Amino acid sequence: MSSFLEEILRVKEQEVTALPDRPTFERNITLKPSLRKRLLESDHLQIVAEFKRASPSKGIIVDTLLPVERAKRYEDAGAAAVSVLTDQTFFRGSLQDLREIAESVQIPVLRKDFIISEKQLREAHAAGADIVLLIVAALSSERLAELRHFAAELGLETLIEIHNERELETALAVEPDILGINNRNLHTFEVSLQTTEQLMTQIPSSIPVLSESGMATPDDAQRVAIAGVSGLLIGETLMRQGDDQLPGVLRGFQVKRFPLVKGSY
Ligand SMILES: O=P(O)(O)OC[C@@H](O)[C@@H](O)c1c[nH]c2ccccc12
Repeated sequence: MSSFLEEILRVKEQEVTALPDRPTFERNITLKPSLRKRLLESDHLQIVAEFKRASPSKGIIVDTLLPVERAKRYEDAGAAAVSVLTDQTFFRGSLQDLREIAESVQIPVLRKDFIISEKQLREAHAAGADIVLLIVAALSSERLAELRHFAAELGLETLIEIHNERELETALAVEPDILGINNRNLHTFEVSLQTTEQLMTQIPSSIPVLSESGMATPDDAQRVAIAGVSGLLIGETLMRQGDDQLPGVLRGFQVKRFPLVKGSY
């Protein structure tokens, strides 16, 4: 039986074949501040807040929010970056969402998709992304290295996503700007914060790490903060908050980092 990830990648291959070699539009915004730098320097967990209407594991999460409005609220509430799901088939996102958001906020924007081709990186750059996700489980180590280097040539930071020790080794070999530990297994959709706790023991402290998926309460943040991460990538929990609750909820996740970075006492 094929996994969810394999199914998504099959569809993605077809979509990418249909893409033009070069995007038909041009980047019209300047580069935003570096998320990597913010993660390295901060003494509290930094939040990457995701715009996510739906997912294959949850179905529709919310389909009434407007991307620009919500992204501005994330920014006002203190998010360090906005992650925008651009996959249409499985997540009901679009590159247009990303373009509009990138034009409206000052914080960096992450293109969240299943990137397998240079075409998608050129497109991400043209649409205004500052950071791109590369998923180790979706790529051979050769393709990962090629895409990582092409992203750097375009001036894009890379968030390299892993889920186990074997993937961690592959990721470290390409010197990620930021490592993402996905607590969700993309083959089965099971979520466990233990994934972050276990992998953090193997990661050099010089690399900024985001713990991704399944963050529901400040206790979850505290747990992965103790494991040593620099930030969190949160989708569903933030998407489900009303405008009034959002700032308080987001603040609740910004717990102190461990070990406390120098000068934060
Ligand atoms: O909604 P959550 O459980 O907070 O998860 C957000 C984010 O981590 C998740 O959307 C994600 C992590 N890695 C991915 C790769 C592809 C698509 C989606 C993802």
